[in-house]
Amino acid sequence: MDFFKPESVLNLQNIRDELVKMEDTIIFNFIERSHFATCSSVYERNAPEIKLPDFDGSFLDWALMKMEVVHSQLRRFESPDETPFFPDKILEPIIPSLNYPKILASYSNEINYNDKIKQIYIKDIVPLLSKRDINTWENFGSVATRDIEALQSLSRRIHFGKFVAEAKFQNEPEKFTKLIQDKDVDGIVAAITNSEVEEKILHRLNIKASVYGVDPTNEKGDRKITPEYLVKIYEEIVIPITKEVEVEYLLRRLEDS
Ligand SMILES: C=C(O[C@@H]1C=C(C(=O)O)C=C[C@H]1O)C(=O)O
Repeated sequence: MDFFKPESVLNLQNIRDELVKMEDTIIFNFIERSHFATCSSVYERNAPEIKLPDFDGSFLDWALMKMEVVHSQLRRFESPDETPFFPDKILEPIIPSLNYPKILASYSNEINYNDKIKQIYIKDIVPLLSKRDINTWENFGSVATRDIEALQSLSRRIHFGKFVAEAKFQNEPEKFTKLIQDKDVDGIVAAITNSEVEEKILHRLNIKASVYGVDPTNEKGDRKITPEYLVKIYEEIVIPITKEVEVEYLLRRLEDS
């Protein structure tokens, strides 16, 4: 997939292959997070034990915002597949623009599910990854950096739904135009859903978690990640939100004729 070649990006098989690669990144980011306790203070707004300079929010929000500001100056958010958690805070790159060709509809940057992703990650995913529900103040920095990696990989995967939606629209423009004109949300959901692909993803994730999460020399067979939890995260969170992105993108698609 080459973002300078739109036809390579809007090839549905290329997109699916890219989503498969992202599974490995997400799994290993989850494994890295699993080494630490839940550390709820990292997510607490203005936690008393963490003094943040001129910032009203959590330690994670502060760290993520600061990281995004630097990454934006390195041109990260020029890339069509990157979506910031703090779009109002990012800066212009300090290196020349790459002027990527237009691939998605003009409104695509307005589709941003990162607040929802972050809330669900904190509330539902961290408790499934972490083995100890306590605060270990010496790990706050490590926890925040692991969370940033995990959130950025989840965000990229979920917002890839925009490329999926554009590819499906271009493959069947008449079908989707009718559904969009009729505001037939259920029809759009049915049209974008491929249960066979979803089942293959969940089956593969179960196997990957069983292999990646185990040290073959560990005689006790300790697992770094619980396969059932990884499947649950994808089945109940990642895939449904990806489809929400697809539907929201498609409902507005006729704005960009
Ligand atoms: C991503 C696609 O669209 C939908 C979402 C999927 C997902 O999030 O994994 C998988 C299949 C589809 O139901 C696709 O068709 O590949």
